[in-house]
Amino acid sequence: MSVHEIRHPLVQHKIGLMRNQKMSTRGFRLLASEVGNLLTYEATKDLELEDYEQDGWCGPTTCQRIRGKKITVVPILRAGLGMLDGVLELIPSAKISVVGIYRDEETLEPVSYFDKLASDIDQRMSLVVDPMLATGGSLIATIDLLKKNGCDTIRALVLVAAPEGIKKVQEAHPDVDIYTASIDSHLNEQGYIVPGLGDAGDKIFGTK
Ligand SMILES: O=P(O)(O)OC[C@H]1O[C@H](OP(=O)(O)OP(=O)(O)O)[C@H](O)[C@@H]1O
Ligand SMILES: O=c1cc[nH]c(=O)[nH]1
Ligand SMILES: [Mg+2]
Repeated sequence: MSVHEIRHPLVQHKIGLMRNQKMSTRGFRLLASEVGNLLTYEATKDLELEDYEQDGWCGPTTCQRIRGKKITVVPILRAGLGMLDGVLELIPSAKISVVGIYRDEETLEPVSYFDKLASDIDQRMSLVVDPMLATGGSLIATIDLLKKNGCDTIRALVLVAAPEGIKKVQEAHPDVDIYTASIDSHLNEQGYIVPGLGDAGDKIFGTK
């Protein structure tokens, strides 16, 4: 597995804005979608292409299109929904496989409460989206579910990742690549990423 920290200036600028404690709900939501969009661009840059012929304005023209597996986007509820629009802007015909997981505040263990996966998920590449990779529990539980349903090509897009969570995901699922805007310093005693973004779900939904 490899971890890709996207150091592109637009990504770094936007993630910096998201860290401002005074950022509005509207602004945070917009930025989560925009960084999701830029991470999608990076995470799809090695997709295979094939040549095909079509009639262009001056006659037959050789063009290229994406070949191979189609994509399903997998937002982890709730906060993953904040990245979804940005991802779909680039992959508008992707199917969406929704996974509902929250992290128990005391134990930090993932609690699953919903899932509705694309029926042909075993034929697709999954792009899992969630702003935060903290202990890694939620992402590991999601990947476990996807693999149980036959999906064998999985990439994860997270806005911010903690080194502790990356290590756990790497150990559990060495075949899964992670794309992130920032590998942050560490987790605090409550399992929050430092410096992080705070509670991404609450910021996106305006619930605090
Ligand atoms: O890596 P972990 O330690 O599992 O933590 C990360 C998870 O925590 C947050 O979700 P949360 O439980 O706050 O749910 P929400 O999106 O509904 O707010 C976040 O969006 C991740 O899903
Ligand atoms: O820092 C963190 C960790 C888990 N969930 C969040 O929303 N933020
Ligand atoms: Mg939350």
